[in-house]
Amino acid sequence: MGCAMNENEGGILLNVTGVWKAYQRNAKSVEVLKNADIQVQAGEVLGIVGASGAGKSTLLHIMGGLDRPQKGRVEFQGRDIFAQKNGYLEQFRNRHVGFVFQLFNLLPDFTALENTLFPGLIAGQDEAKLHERAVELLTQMGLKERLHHKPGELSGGETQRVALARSLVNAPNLLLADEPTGNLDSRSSDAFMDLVRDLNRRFNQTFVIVTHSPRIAKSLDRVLQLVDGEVKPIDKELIL
Ligand SMILES: Nc1ncnc2c1ncn2[C@@H]1O[C@H](COP(=O)(O)OP(=O)(O)OP(=O)(O)O)[C@@H](O)[C@H]1O
Repeated sequence: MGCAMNENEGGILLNVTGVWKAYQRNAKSVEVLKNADIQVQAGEVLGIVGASGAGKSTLLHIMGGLDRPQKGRVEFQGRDIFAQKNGYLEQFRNRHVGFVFQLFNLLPDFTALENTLFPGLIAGQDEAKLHERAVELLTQMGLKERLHHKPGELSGGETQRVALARSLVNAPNLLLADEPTGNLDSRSSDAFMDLVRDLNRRFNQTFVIVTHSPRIAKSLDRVLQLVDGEVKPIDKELIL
C-alpha cells in the first residue's frame, strides 16, 4: 500500500480499567459491564467472545469512545479519553480509531470511493493525498473495478471490504470490528480475515474483533471472553 499506517511500536495501546456500564430498563438498572479490564497490545489481533447480550458491543463502543462508562477509565497514549478537553474525543474517534460494524454502515447514495474518502475529509486530510490513499486501499482490497459503485451495487463481501478501507483511510492506531463477518458467507469471511492478517503483518495494524465465530476466534492472536460483566482470558484450544 506504500502508506505509513501508524506509529504502533509495541506496548499497551489501549488500557481499559474498571469499566462499569449499566442500562436502565423498565425502571430497573441492568449492569452489563462490571469492572471490565482490557489491555490491548500494539500490533496484536485480539478477539472478544461471549454469549449474546454479554456486553461485547457495549465494551467495543466504550473502547472507541462512542459511549461513556459510568465508572472506569480508557487510556490511550497515557490519557484518559473521557477526561480530556473539548474536541479530544471526536479527534480520538476520527484519527486514532477505525470502526467496522456488521451492518457496514456505508452511505447508500455514495460510491465506494466516496464512502472511503469521508473520514479523511472530516479529518482535514490533503485531498489529493487522501484520494490517492483511498484508491490504493480499495485496490488493495481487490475493489479497483468497483470504485464508482454504490453499496447497492456491491456484494456483501465487497461492501465489507469498502467498510474496511474506509476505516483505514486515516491510518488509525486501532481498528475495532464488531462482528465484521457476521453477514458474510464463509468465502467472503475468509477473504476479509485474510486482509486483516495481511494488514497486521505488513503494517503491524492492531485489531480488536468481536466475533461469534469459533473458527475466526481460534485464528486470532489472543482471545478474551466477556462473562458476567468481566473480561477473562480464554484458552483458544477450548473454543468450540
Ligand atoms: N442502549 C441500550 N439501552 C438499554 N439496554 C441496552 C442498550 N444497549 C445494549 N443494551 C443491553 O445491554 C446488553 C448488552 O448488549 P450488547 O449489545 O453490548 O451485547 P453483545 O454481547 O454485543 O450481544 P450480541 O452478541 O447479541 O450482539 C443486552 O442485554 C442489551 O439488550
